[in-house]
Amino acid sequence: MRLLSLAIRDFRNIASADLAPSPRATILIGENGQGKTNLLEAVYLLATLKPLRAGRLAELVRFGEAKAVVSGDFAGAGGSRTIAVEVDSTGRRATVDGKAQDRLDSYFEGLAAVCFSPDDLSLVKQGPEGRRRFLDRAAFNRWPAVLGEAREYLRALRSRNAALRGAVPEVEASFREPLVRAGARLLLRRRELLRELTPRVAAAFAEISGPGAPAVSLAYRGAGGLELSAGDEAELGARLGEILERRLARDLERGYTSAGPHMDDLVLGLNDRGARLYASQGQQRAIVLALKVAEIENLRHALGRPPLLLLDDVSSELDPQKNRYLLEYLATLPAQAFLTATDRRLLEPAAGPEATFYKVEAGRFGPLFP
Ligand SMILES: Nc1ncnc2c1ncn2[C@@H]1O[C@H](COP(=O)(O)OP(=O)(O)OP(=O)(O)O)[C@@H](O)[C@H]1O
Repeated sequence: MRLLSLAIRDFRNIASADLAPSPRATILIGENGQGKTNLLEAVYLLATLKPLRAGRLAELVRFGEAKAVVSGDFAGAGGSRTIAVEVDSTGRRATVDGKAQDRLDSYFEGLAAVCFSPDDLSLVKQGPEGRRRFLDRAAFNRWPAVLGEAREYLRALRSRNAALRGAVPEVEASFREPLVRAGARLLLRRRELLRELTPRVAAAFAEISGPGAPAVSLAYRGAGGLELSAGDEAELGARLGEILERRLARDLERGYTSAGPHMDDLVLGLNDRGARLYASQGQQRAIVLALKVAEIENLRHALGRPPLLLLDDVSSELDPQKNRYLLEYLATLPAQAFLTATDRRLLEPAAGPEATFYKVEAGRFGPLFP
C-alpha cells in the first residue's frame, strides 16, 4: 500500500492541508509546536484508526470546530482506493471510497503503520502499560482482527468489573466466561507475536550494540502467575479462568479484575537480568530501537513489504551511533516514511533522491527545497 495523497481538515492545529507524500521519505521540518507531530498523528489515525497520543479522540478536533477529517488515496496490488476517517465528540467513522464500513477488513487491507517517537525511548523503564500497548499495537499491525478482539475483551472486562462492583458473586460468574474467552484469544495473539519477534529483536540488538553485547530476552509475565508458554486457546482460557476463580474474593472486595491480559507485562532482560533495573540508559534505548526494527522487519516479512513508518524527532534523542544505525537501516528499506525534525541536517542521511521536504509553520505545510 502506498499513500499517494493526504488531505487533512481541522485536525489539531491543522486547519487544512493537502500533501503529496514521497514514495519514500517525506521530511517535515519546523520549529517546536508548529504541527509536525500533529501531521504524523493524522497519518497514524488514518492508517490504524487509533490515536497516537491523545487520551480521547475528541482531542484531535481543532479547537472551535465540530469534526476532524483525514483522508488518503492508497495504491495497492488490487488498484487504488480512498480511505477516510472522521472524528467528532461522538467517536470516529471510517469510510472506503466514500462508503461507511461496518466491518473494517476492507479498510485495513494491506495497511500497517509503525511509529517511533521519543516517548517510546522510555519503554523499558516505564510501567507495564507502555509495553502492553507496544504488544497490542504490534499484534494489531500483524493481524488487523486484533482491533475487534481487543475491543471485545475490553467490553467483557468492563462488564465483569461492573458486576464485581455490584458485589453479587452469582452475577459475576456469568460475566467471567466471555472475559476468559476473549482473554485467551488475546493471549494467543501475544504469544504468537513474541515467538515471531524474539529472534528479530535479538538480531537487531546485537547489530546495534556490536561485538560482546549482552543477550537480550523477552519474557511474558502473566498476572496471577499465568503460564503462557504452552497450551492451546482452550487451555489458556481454562488457566485464566482458574486464576480469576482464585482471586474472586479479592476482586469482589476491590471491584476490579486483577488478572488477565490487561494486567500482564512484557519483561525485557539483558543476560537474564531485568533490563528495567540493570540496563544502562544507552542499553535501554538500544533495546527499544531493536524492538521497533524487529516489528518493522516482521511486518515486512509477513506482508511482503515494509509498513508505513512515522518517525517523530527521534534523531535528536538518539546518540550519534544509534542514530546512524537507524538512518542507515531506513535508507536500505523500501518503505514509505514520514520523518520530522527541527534541524534538517539530522535527517539528511535518510533523505535519498526521492525525498520530499515540507516546512511546517503554524499548522501549514509549504515546500522546502532540498
Ligand atoms: N485540538 C487542537 N486544536 C488546535 N491546536 C491544537 C490542538 N491540539 C494541539 N494543538 C496545537 O498543536 C501544537 C503542537 O503541535 P505538534 O505537537 O505537532 O508540534 P511539533 O511541531 O511536533 O513540535 P515539537 O517539535 O515541539 O514536537 C501546539 O501549538 C498545540 O497548541
